[in-house]
Amino acid sequence: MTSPLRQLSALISSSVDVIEREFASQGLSYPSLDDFFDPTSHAEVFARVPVVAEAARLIVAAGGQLSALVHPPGLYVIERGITSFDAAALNVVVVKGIVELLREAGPKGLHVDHIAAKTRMDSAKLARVLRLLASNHIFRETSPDVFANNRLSSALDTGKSHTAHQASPMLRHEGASGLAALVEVQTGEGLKSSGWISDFMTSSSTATSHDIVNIPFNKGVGTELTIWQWWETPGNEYLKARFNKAMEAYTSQEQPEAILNGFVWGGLEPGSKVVDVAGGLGTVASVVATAHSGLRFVVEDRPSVIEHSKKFWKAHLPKANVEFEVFDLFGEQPVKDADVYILRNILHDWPEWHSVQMLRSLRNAAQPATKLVIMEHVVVYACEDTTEARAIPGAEGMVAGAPEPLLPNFGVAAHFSYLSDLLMMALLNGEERTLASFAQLLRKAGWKICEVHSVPGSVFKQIVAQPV
Ligand SMILES: C[S@@+](CC[C@H](N)C(=O)[O-])C[C@H]1O[C@@H](n2cnc3c(N)ncnc32)[C@H](O)[C@@H]1O
Repeated sequence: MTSPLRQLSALISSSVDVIEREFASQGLSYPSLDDFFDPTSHAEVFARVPVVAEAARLIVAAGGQLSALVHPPGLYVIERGITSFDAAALNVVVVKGIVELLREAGPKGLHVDHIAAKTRMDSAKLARVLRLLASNHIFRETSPDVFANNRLSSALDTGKSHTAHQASPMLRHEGASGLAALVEVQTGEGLKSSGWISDFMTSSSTATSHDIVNIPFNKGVGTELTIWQWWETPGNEYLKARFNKAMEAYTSQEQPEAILNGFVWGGLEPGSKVVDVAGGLGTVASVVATAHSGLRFVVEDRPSVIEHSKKFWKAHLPKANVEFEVFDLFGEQPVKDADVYILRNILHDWPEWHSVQMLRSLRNAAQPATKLVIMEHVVVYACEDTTEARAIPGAEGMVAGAPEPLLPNFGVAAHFSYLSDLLMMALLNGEERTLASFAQLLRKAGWKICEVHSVPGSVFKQIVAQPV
């Protein structure tokens, strides 16, 4: 019998063989942690092709399980208990523009005294924050108290000079990938709210709440408003702009063909109408519009967001056939002749009652042939899926199915969906759902799932539903 230790190391070893063989076939080397991150470089692009990404997923899953296996159990659990400090440290770095400052310093980096003087912080405290991150491979400590960017820290680079980054928070994320904006949201509102999850879940007055206020966000940030209302409050303009930018990060992390490869957009007749419901800037529709210029598009969102959306399309796709609609998710759906409604990252923002209301509103406006394409994380059970959802066409690539001895859901390689789930609970009393709970939710609102797609290179699954 091969021990689990040996099985996990064999999985890592065979996956490394795959990656090295694929890279060698291109005359490339896998990017080093010491490189600076350039998402357009041949090696970074190749690191995301499906065969390499799948081998990388196995390595992350097996590496995480191996680490859990060999850690002293007591140490493992107490380390998990204080990981919120990783997020707190990251917040310091993104808010103070340290990645930008270190980019200007070059590969040798900067002494922490210099970083602290430039960012008006205490040098000794800052060294502790940077060392914690460097120990997680974000930054390098090149010699005692000297820190430099590396592949992971430079993924947070907004591309601005440090002076510009600090001078104008409103412009800080303009033209950037949105990753730093997303980390600011996660480690700002997200981290503050996360500390209240336990109270929310255990107090008798909120334990079974389906409300959208009096949730962890309200305690963490100190407001009685929902997060949407709070972002609209005068004085919170930067926080709202930062959130909108953070949503772009999801698109920048995706391979464009991920959106294009699931639902068959090419199967729509020319002139078909695609509605990006609560589309934010309309980034999903913009990817489809780039590949299928014969389709018509509508982007719907709240008034202030629609203004940003118009500017985004004018800058990126000035010739697209697109209209903009101000609408309310819970009011009447204004577009009644849609061929496709897209809902990306929307249902997870709301508890069940609200989700059913918005799905019913779409159902009432839908034609018999209208399709609903939902793009969201699908939470996978940490064991074999024995629910009826297994039988949905396409579900086999979506439910747990990792090779032994890995956890069936790929363990830490699927970590982001479980973390996002709790972030949704903290900020919105929302949730990331399993395929079975999506099926149940849609059924309540008059929709039936007809197919699901799991596209390599995307964290989002696509759930296609039709009216019943
Ligand atoms: C998480 S973002 C997703 C945006 C977009 N679908 C994407 O994936 O990039 C949620 C969107 O819902 C919009 N929203 C929230 N409440 C709304 C409401 N009551 N009516 C219309 N839109 C709303 C927000 O303005 C925001 O753009």
